[in-house]
Amino acid sequence: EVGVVCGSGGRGLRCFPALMAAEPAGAADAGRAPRLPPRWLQAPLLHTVEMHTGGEPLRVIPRLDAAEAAVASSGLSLLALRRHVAATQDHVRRALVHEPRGHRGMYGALVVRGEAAVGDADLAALFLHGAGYSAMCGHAVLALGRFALDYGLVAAPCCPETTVRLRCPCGVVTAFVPWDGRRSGNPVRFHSVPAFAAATSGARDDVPIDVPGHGKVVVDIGYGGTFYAFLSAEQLGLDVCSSKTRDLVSAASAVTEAVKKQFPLHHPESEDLAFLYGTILTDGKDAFSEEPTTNICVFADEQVDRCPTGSGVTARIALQYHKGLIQLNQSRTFRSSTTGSLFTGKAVKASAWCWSFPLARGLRGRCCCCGSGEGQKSLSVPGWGARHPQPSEKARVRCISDADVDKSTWFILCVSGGGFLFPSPLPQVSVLLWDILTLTPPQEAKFGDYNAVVVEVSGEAFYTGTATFTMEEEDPLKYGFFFK
Ligand SMILES: O=C(O)[C@H]1NCC[C@@H]1O
Repeated sequence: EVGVVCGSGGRGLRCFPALMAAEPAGAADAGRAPRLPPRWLQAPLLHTVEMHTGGEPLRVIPRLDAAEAAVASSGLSLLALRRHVAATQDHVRRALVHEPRGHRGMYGALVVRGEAAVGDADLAALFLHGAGYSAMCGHAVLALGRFALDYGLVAAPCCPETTVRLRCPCGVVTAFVPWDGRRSGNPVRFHSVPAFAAATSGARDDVPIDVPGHGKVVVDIGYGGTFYAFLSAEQLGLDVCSSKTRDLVSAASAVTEAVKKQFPLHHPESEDLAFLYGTILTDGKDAFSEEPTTNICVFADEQVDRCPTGSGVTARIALQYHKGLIQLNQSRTFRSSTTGSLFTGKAVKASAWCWSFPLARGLRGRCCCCGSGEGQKSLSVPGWGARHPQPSEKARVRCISDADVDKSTWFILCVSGGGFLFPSPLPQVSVLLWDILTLTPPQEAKFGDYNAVVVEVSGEAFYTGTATFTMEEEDPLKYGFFFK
């Protein structure tokens, strides 16, 4: 029922249980490599690549037949696939993330192939944790950037750095990975989906939260591919550097529960993304400094991140930028209080933009012209003619993710009842519109009602090995157990 998966030598290799039983892995050098034990032949044989980023584990599942089949037959989007895998393949997550094969801090990434899921990215991935499936995971993106190169998922890698586009449930994230022609290296950087402040303390829209057992606290809520609540540990009578992890975890979890009840979240693109993933307790050092700021992220069901949390750094940078505490391209260093590992983060640019105009008569819906938000040049677009849209014709301006931008190859420009349909590289369209509308390239852009920025996060990811897992039919715990 579970596809047999195997990543090997740069390409996915399908291994069949019966074959594996006849010739177990390691048979060639049986003196040195352990043979697979006798097992239930119908059991899935699960091959993984083991990595960590700043101490946070990543168990990479290079392929899963059932997920690929669902993508191939139904053309599911990644968010839809996430729901499908949760409903039909959850035993794979439990088997690999929970004990005895995993542990309370285990994290996984399921690499998904197939045109519908991957689109024009290099790979797609679902993120797995102890309690379910996330929308974004920065530490996994840093590790998967390396994995994609070393396992041959990028068609034409270039030296000294290769751009790897990863489709995540929250959208496409771009990783920049050192590549020497033979193997990937560190540090890896990634550019997030648009990140924004959903609520900030110290502003008129202060969010006071009543946390049972702790009283009233004030939180920031930020989005970095997923939502987090942020507050200084001090507000809970704790110190993020010296308090016991168990105390930090229970306080952070109480905040998560309280915020979930008291602050409804909204995501401009999908309600599937409107959930609070966890709470990040900080040392309160949000004002710019060359010194690292320390935090601990408690996410999902009381799971503790060992690294500084890539998506959390993304959200925290967006909050700091939004509050005017840091400037564009000003780097901050973030330290995990659990391992001392470091990530850096900075706001690098405005998000992509999209100008939408009412469609011409006879066409339905809206049309939009999208751009990346960088630079201004004069360009001519065939068929544009002399009729340019006036700023007053702008129906709405919203920020969209790179994913949306890159999906469209055709753009319809509609002006005062007329329209042009042409294929065009996006930056050209956006530049042209800037010229026409005399808009200044923004440093932040609207994403729904939010001002958003693109954040760059940098960190180091390493391989720790590979593993092959199996199970016995009569094992009552064959699909793992969640240790509470
Ligand atoms: O780095 C991150 O974004 C993740 N690490 C575990 C929890 C988050 O998904």
